Amino acid sequence: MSALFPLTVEGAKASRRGRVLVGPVDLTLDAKGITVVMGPNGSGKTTLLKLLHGTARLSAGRIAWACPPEDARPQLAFVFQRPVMLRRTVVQNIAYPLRLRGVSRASARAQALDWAARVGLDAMKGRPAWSLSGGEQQKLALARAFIADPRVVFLDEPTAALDGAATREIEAILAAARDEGRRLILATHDMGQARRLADDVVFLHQGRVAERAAAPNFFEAPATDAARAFLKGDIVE
Ligand SMILES: Nc1ncnc2c1ncn2[C@@H]1O[C@H](COP(=O)(O)OP(=O)(O)OP(=O)(O)O)[C@@H](O)[C@H]1O
Repeated sequence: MSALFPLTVEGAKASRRGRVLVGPVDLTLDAKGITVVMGPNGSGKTTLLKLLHGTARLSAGRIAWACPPEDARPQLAFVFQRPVMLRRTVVQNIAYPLRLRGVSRASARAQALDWAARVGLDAMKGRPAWSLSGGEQQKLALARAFIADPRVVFLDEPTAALDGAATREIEAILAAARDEGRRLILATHDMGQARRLADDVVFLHQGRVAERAAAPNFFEAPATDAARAFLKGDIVE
């Protein structure tokens, strides 16, 4: 497997119909840990994640892994805020990425059952995925992202529809993934979650990186007025 990191972002910009949504952004991401992307609604978190993942069109600048993009792509996974469910059962949905990669039906199913249990969907494994609640669909999406053993996982508000107990379970899975060497890049509104999980923070404001810091520095001594206000819970536009 080729080395993915560092990920280098230089002058990256996403514009749509003449309006800049994100950028220009300069950023370097190293191989380890959980980067939490924070910022007010509309500050560009989702767009930045999609740019890094390669699913949003870059209007200017450059985003480069240490290896060719075709080597990087199979090692990346994305957990969307509103996951798309296939018209199949929970287990078949979770197994799907393995089936795409040519894993046998029996082996894919066994691994999917294991992941269903890990995310707390054991009791629902045979149900049609569309019949799950929003929170349950988020758990399914997480299992479906992790099952293919990705090196890097982008997560957009992965626990937004979950209650406290489920959030705790999912955060434990994310922390374990980090501890086994996976690289996570996570957008969240949940300040508690950011404090619990972040190794470093990218704070976006109006489409630009207003601050990038190790988590303790960001939370204890934010350098910008916007970040200070955001952390205090003030309204930041
Ligand atoms: N495809 C698109 N076309 C036009 N505008 C878009 C598109 N996608 C996003 N935007 C706009 O870009 C800005 C950034 O959106 P983005 O979803 O990245 O922000 P966010 O920080 O993730 O917001 P939230 O916290 O509300 O999820 C917003 O003003 C949004 O309306």
